[in-house]
Amino acid sequence: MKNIGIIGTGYVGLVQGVIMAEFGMNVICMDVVSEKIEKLKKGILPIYEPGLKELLDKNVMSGRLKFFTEMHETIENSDVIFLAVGTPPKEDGSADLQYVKAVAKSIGEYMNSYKVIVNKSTVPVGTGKFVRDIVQEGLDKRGLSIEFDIVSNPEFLREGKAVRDCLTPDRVVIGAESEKAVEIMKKVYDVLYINQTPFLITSLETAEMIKYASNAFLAVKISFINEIALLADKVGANIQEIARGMGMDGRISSKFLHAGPGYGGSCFPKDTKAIADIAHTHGEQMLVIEAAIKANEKQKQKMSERIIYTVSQEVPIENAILTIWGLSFKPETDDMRDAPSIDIIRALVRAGARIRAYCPEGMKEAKWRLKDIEDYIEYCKNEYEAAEGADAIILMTEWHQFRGAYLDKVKAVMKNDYFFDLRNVFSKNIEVKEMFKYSGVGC
Ligand SMILES: NC(=O)C1=CN([C@@H]2O[C@H](COP(=O)(O)OP(=O)(O)OC[C@H]3O[C@@H](n4cnc5c(N)ncnc54)[C@H](O)[C@@H]3O)[C@@H](O)[C@H]2O)C=CC1
Ligand SMILES: O=C(O)[C@H]1O[C@H](OP(=O)(O)OP(=O)(O)OC[C@H]2O[C@@H](n3ccc(=O)[nH]c3=O)[C@H](O)[C@@H]2O)[C@H](O)[C@@H](O)[C@@H]1O
Repeated sequence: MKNIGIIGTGYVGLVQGVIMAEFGMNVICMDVVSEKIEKLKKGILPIYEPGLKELLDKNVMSGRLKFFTEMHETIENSDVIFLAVGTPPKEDGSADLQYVKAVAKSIGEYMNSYKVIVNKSTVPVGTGKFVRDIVQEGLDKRGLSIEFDIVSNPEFLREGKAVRDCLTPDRVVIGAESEKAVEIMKKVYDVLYINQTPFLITSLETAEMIKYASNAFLAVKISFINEIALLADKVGANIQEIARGMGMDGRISSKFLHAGPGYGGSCFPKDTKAIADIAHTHGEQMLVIEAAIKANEKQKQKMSERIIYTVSQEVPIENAILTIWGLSFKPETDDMRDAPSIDIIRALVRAGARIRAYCPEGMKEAKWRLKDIEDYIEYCKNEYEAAEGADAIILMTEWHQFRGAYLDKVKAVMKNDYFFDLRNVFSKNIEVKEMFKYSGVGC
């Protein structure tokens, strides 16, 4: 059995660590943030991810999953080391590789035997080789000659569905330079390999590009349908039926054709900018991806402009109270990184409105991300309290809880009756359309 070390215990590292232990590996999850590791040692999850807690408890109990803060012990005790640290965007959109670099340096300092060093973080093309050079430099300084391999194994999990995505991925991509490393990776993912999950073996560079190209393509698909939704609104067509009709063509597929307030999250915004930056450094321009980035910004702006314009017909916006249902960038996560709610709330507050907000999991993070405008936002204990005295409900994130809300109870506590359904959750609900002054996105 292989011993796995996962460096970086965030959304990706933690879920992968738990799943690899579930697959029968001995796993050490390591992080520099000791509070996170201390919590995990007590069985407390630092993130909200459905289905993770049960598997965490089970694998900690079995002794297959351990949590460390010590880098050298993690490196020394692992045959395969996964890098799952963040690669956040820098000011210019390029990926910040400082955490990857720091880990590579530590591996060079502490490596004691053959290791497979696997990059799970989303990184620009060439990072695999960059990591190899740093590790080699560390070994040279120590006067050691130890063999190692570098692998790129990008991650495709979605937050909120991460456990399922890691247990049953659509594919496993392995970018490697040696047959030995490929065979070891197949053993690491033995359970998936036996279950006939498609494996794609490529070069390091190709694997690194597959990740960016996949995220960029999905982002383009969303920006495309959002633009069509804006036009559908103008011409009186229905975006949901348009998407359905398009999706019936197997070449297009109905997935990722849900119009909304613009894509958010820790990856699409950052990875689209990063691939555009990679192209620039290689003298190319990603025209389609750059257009998708611009369209996404425009989409968020259009949403806030529409809300401000519509509500102003009845109440001066400086006197308006606007309710936000859902703050996280998508349901079933507490992640607020680049959530469209942030830009939209900021625009509404800039226009003079006051906000009452409720989100099942996103409020803790929203409070610090929106700290500078905290005087204009009241965080509420549920969707009903958030609706009290409001002129409009803005359904920002499609949590199931909102689908099941008693809307007569909601309407009873509101001052006005605007309902902006930015996820088209109620677009086919005639009752809702009769109760409220309803508007969806493209329908
Ligand atoms: N969040 C997601 O849904 C997905 C993320 N990715 C990629 O995976 C990577 C990680 O993303 P997340 O897990 O979301 O980030 P995250 O920010 O949740 O986790 C990163 C972790 O690395 C730790 N860390 C930083 N420097 C360290 C060091 N020197 N040693 C040990 N730990 C260190 C941080 O404390 C943090 O806990 C990124 O490149 C991201 O683009 C890929 C697929 C899905
Ligand atoms: O690299 C990553 O981090 C991950 O990024 C996305 O996963 P995630 O960001 O968790 O969430 P998605 O479900 O893809 O949604 C991203 C954003 O697009 C929006 N979206 C998605 C689909 C759609 O049809 N319409 C739409 O507006 C969501 O509301 C959300 O704001 C990808 O789907 C994952 O495959 C990838 O691993």
